Amino acid sequence: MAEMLKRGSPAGAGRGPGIPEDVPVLAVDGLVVEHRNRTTGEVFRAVDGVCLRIGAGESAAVVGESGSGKTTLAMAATGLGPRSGGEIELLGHSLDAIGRRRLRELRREVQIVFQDPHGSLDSRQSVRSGLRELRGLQRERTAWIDDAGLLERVRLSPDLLDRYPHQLSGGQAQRVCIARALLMRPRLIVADEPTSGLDVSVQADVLELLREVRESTGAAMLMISHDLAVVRAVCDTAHVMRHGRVVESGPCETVFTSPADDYTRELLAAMPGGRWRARR
Ligand SMILES: Nc1ncnc2c1ncn2[C@@H]1O[C@H](COP(=O)(O)OP(=O)(O)OP(=O)(O)O)[C@@H](O)[C@H]1O
Repeated sequence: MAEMLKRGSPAGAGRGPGIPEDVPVLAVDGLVVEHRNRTTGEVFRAVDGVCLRIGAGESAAVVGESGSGKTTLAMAATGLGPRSGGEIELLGHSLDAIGRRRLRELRREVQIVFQDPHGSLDSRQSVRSGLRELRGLQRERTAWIDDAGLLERVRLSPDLLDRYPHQLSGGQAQRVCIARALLMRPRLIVADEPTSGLDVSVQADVLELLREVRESTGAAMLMISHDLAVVRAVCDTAHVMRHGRVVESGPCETVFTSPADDYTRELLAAMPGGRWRARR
């Protein structure tokens, strides 16, 4: 499968021209996102001074319980969500120092795979017409592969091209979402709980696909998950988030086997079956 993915690799994916190897795909410094309650005027910090670096080809996870700020962080860090403070560099470009046009171009380097694949797809469009629309927005960028080849890359039959989202299973729909992301040749794939809406039986396949897509294209990945098993299967590094702050960061092996923070230990202990017992 990895070979199949490598064939017809998206030219220009990975580092791309003019971007040195040592420039992080994403560098976030002191990121703050605040929400103001319109009724009380109270300010709530969903993200509170987070620093994060994702290198070329790296697969990083943000883990933490529901409401800890993972999605808010990912959206703000990639320039797709609001930011109240801090600095962000995407592929070496400060988001504060570039114009709107460059910002639009840079945003195309980031593709997001969401938790609910059916919610991400337009119910009125067949797979083929959805792809046609994407291609219309970015002709040159998407010309590297045809629709049938693209579907093959995510292990779907081209027969599905004329189906509508409601005619796809959850796993198939998520593969279509991954195909749509892949088509845009991103340098960074943000995967927000990409398997938690899927049947257990297809979760592993979708994760494996994401891993293969990442490896074959050289794209970096920012995975958001509350499921440490998922993170450990796919990611190199983990950032543990609690109440808007990153309380621990490091290689997955270290974070999951020798956690330095009490909260990480709690997360590990709460895992079903206590699969990874933390060393104390
Ligand atoms: N637009 C908003 N206005 C006010 N509060 C918000 C807004 N968006 C998010 N929040 C709050 O910010 C906090 C972080 O939310 P976020 O969705 O980033 O957490 P999460 O870790 O991704 O959670 P989950 O795993 O449940 O998606 C939550 O308390 C949420 O209620």
